[in-house]
Amino acid sequence: MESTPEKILSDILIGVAGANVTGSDIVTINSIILDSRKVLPGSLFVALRGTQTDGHQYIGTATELGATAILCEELPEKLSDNVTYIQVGDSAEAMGLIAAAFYENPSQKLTLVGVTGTNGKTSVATFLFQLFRALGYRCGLISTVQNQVEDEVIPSTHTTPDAVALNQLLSQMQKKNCSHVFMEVSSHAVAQHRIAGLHFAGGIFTNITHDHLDFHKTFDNYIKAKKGFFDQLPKTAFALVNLDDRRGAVMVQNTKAKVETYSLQTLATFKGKIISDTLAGMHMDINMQEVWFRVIGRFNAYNLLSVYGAAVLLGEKPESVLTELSNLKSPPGRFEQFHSADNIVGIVDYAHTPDALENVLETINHLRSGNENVITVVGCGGNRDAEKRPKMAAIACKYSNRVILTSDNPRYEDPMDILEQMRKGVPPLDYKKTSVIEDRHEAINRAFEEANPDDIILIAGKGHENYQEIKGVKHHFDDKEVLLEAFAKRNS
Ligand SMILES: CC(=O)N[C@H]1[C@@H](OP(=O)(O)OP(=O)(O)OC[C@H]2O[C@@H](n3ccc(=O)[nH]c3=O)[C@H](O)[C@@H]2O)O[C@H](CO)[C@@H](O)[C@@H]1O[C@H](C)C(=O)N[C@@H](C)C(=O)N[C@H](CCC(=O)O)C(=O)O
Ligand SMILES: Nc1ncnc2c1ncn2[C@@H]1O[C@H](COP(=O)(O)OP(=O)(O)OP(=O)(O)O)[C@@H](O)[C@H]1O
Ligand SMILES: N[C@H](CCC[C@H](N)C(=O)O)C(=O)O
Ligand SMILES: [Mg+2]
Repeated sequence: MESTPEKILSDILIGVAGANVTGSDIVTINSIILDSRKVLPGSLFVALRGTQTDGHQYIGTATELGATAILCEELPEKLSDNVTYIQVGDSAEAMGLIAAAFYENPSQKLTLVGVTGTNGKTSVATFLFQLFRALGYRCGLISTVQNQVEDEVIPSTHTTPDAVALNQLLSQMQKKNCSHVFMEVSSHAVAQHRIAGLHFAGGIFTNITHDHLDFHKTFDNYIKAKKGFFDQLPKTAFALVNLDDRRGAVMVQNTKAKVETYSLQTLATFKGKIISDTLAGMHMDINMQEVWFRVIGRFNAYNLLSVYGAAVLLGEKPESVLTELSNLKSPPGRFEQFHSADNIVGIVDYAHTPDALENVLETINHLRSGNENVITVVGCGGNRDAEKRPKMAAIACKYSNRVILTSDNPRYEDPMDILEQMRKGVPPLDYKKTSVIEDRHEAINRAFEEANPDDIILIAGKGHENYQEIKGVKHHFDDKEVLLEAFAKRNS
């Protein structure tokens, strides 16, 4: 366990402009806490305006539990003696700066690269982590699947943790002598200033398509959030953008960082071309060098190209980068392939947006040799962007011979309501090939019962997840496990 750091309040407030301090700033702070229920004596409690409630309501509780200081946008009516109040314009932004200072700015002592975009963040960050380890560096990873300090796995709760957890993780990585850290930067993280105060050596943009409009409300706001990451990069950093995405140029419109580009279609700093792509591997040309990859699919050609670009921009030799890259495997639940004894191909993939599903199904259709059927099992998560539901069902129908709509993580919604919304996207001509089976276990089994040798079954949406979240409880569920069970049944 890490020893608890302690800091004098005035020392961690240095970077926060315009803070109005009531009370002494020469007090000791032993932790920064965002949830009043977790406050301990000596904490600095941060009152954040959230999506469900307003942290300002809990300032009284935090004080009763012994908070030494309160960071807030609005002072409570009654101030307590012996508590210091720091009033700022934006608590979340100030918290980022304070959290970085509390952990002694670990990001400044590391080479930190952030990856943003609707799809591909986990893939790119994980490839970079694997690549740099293979090149001999000690590395850290912050991602949806898991966080990692070299071999040590730290379970992740978010794609990008809150500013306090994030700086604590970075500090742990720096203390364990990591030189490089690769992290995902979600749009929520930018909008909520989880990355405020971090020093990045580089930023990568993968792509932007439809997602998270439940949170950002409009596509414009969503674009702005992603762009916010590039706006905050320093002059010393690189900003590596996908030129084939319509919004690539917008992302770096106002960045101070050095803009570099990658593309499969046009001239760019890092230019790639797919020579061949089969279930066995992908053959590409990257900046006039031919290379074989174990990882397949056009979307992965983009991921690999951005990883190559970032590594070269970080000063690595192109030849060594390509050699190591060619050996990498996909991260868990990203186009993971399994073959049954009677040659059914099962693919578990985390496609949970219309664009990702389309990419994956296009890849599958491109790889199939002709007569085999493609059977897709897919659902949509509850309490998330509802607009993607009919779209994902329509895409599943467009590219599959058979579609089984099922439940994903219903969270607090009724799974049958979600399925009804998905069903609205099924074109009437495709009704016959589509079934709705709410129970995901049963849905996957049905796909295998119906499959013939050589058929391809795609199980989409949950990838690496080993749970199904229903009304706040995570029940064990693993697509891969169910798939392997179904294979075993066929073989017995
Ligand atoms: C929508 C969203 O981003 N929510 C995050 C947000 O919570 P919130 O704004 O809803 O918080 P709230 O419940 O309204 O509470 C407001 C404040 O009051 C505090 N509070 C609340 C109750 C109380 O008794 N005392 C108290 O102090 C809360 O701790 C909070 O600070 O701030 C919380 C603390 O940092 C996060 O845990 C929470 O993530 C939730 C669990 C979540 O599901 N987030 C997802 C959508 C998310 O962030 N996803 C992205 C990836 C998306 C992608 O690219 O695919 C991610 O980076 O993981
Ligand atoms: N570059 C890409 N472009 C489009 N789709 C992609 C790309 N890379 C991966 N995908 C698809 O998107 C899915 C999710 O990939 P990945 O986990 O890397 O994305 P992510 O951005 O980390 O997602 P999240 O927002 O959940 O963190 C994959 O399983 C695959 O279907
Ligand atoms: N980071 C994404 C993951 C979605 C995964 C999917 N299985 C779902 O539950 O919707 C989110 O939180 O929206
Ligand atoms: Mg991710």
